[in-house]
Amino acid sequence: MANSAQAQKLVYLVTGGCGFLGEHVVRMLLQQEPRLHELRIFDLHLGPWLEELKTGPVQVTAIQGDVTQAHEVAAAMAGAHVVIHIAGLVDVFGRASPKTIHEVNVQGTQNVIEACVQTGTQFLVYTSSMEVVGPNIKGHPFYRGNEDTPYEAAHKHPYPRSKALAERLVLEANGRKVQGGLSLVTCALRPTGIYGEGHQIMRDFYHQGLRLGGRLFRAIPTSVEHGRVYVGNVAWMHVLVARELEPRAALMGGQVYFCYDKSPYKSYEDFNMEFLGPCGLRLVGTRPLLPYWLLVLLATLNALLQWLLRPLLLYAPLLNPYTLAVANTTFTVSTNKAQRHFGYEPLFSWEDSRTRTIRWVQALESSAR
Ligand SMILES: NC(=O)c1ccc[n+]([C@@H]2O[C@H](COP(=O)([O-])OP(=O)(O)OC[C@H]3O[C@@H](n4cnc5c(N)ncnc54)[C@H](O)[C@@H]3O)[C@@H](O)[C@H]2O)c1
Ligand SMILES: C[C@@H](CO)CCC[C@@H](C)[C@H]1CC[C@H]2[C@@H]3[C@H](O)C=C4C[C@@H](O)CC[C@]4(C)[C@H]3CC[C@]12C
Repeated sequence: MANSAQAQKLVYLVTGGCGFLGEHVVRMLLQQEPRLHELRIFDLHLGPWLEELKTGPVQVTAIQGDVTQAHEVAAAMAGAHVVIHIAGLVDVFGRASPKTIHEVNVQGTQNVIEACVQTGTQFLVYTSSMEVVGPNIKGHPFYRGNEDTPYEAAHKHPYPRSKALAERLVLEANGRKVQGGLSLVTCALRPTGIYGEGHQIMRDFYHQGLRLGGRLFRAIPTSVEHGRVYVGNVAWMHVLVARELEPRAALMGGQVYFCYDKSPYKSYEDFNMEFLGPCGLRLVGTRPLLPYWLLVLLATLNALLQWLLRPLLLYAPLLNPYTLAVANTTFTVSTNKAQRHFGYEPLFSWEDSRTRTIRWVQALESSAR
């Protein structure tokens, strides 16, 4: 992005651009980045909705590819100014093997870094996760913490372990010389639990509620706070970081930022009810209906069944010892680092985020009929 003629004609590459967050980032870039000339969307599975984007003023290039294949990543990146690396295997349910999770999340990220170096792409934004910090399996609360809050991050599960390793690779790559002699500038964004239009787990809870006659049953105490952030604000943070990495390289290079907005602090289930409630579901119980020890037993049983059935079929329910521990441990963020470093303010208020998400759930309802 060295000279001013080029500066008005930027080429961005978004990996994982067809996923839940990726689609929002792609659409946000097209709306909010006037200097964009070409937007490359690299994903294992391309969405049909990409077609509608191809008629606009920005050249939209869809690239079906796999981040674990170094040559595919390098070919997609050639000539790009900025890469937003979102692609990842998000699996806390035991659907994929630990080896596959590592290959996609860690090796895939290493391939992205090497491709930057090889092709001279100077700016890399990585979508990390709150899970690189916690919650840890000891159940230590992280209450309104920030990027500097000390916390015992002990990663046993393949997903958080892979995100932590990948984040470290990205941060360590900051300052590496890329083709042409300039220095790579990297940073990592750590969303808490993202919600909004397209959120698969919200869809799962909604359908589960419908199957149970419009009811969901409380399993988590109301006192356990779980950090959530609206997908539109996470996307906006990506767009801003990608834009500001060049002018603020010295400040932002090698930094991590939690993604935050004005979403209220609540338990995972109470928060979901902000959307599912207006769509006709009810959360039964003011306290968990089952004692915690019984939930632990059920979660362990699910893990055992998954292991026993693996040769025959994939059994991957929402409840397992890891998801239970995450849902049952307070993990909330309170920080203004993104505001201080690159002027971030949420683009969507809580009311907007809520309304948009409710409308999306309502649309699921009508399409289910
Ligand atoms: N959903 C959340 O709550 C959340 C929270 C924090 C961080 N994140 C991170 O955000 C990123 C996106 O998450 P998401 O919820 O949108 O997930 P998602 O599964 O909807 O999107 C991931 C995308 O990556 C693509 N992908 C997977 N493997 C690939 C490969 N080998 N090569 C190329 N593309 C590949 C998928 O096809 C998909 O389109 C992930 O890196 C995840 O770790 C998500
Ligand atoms: C015990 C159940 C009773 O209703 C509730 C289980 C809920 C869990 C399935 C989810 C609770 C917390 C979620 C995770 C969290 O929001 C943050 C995440 C980080 C991100 O990088 C990937 C997704 C996730 C791990 C998310 C997954 C689902 C939960 C464990």
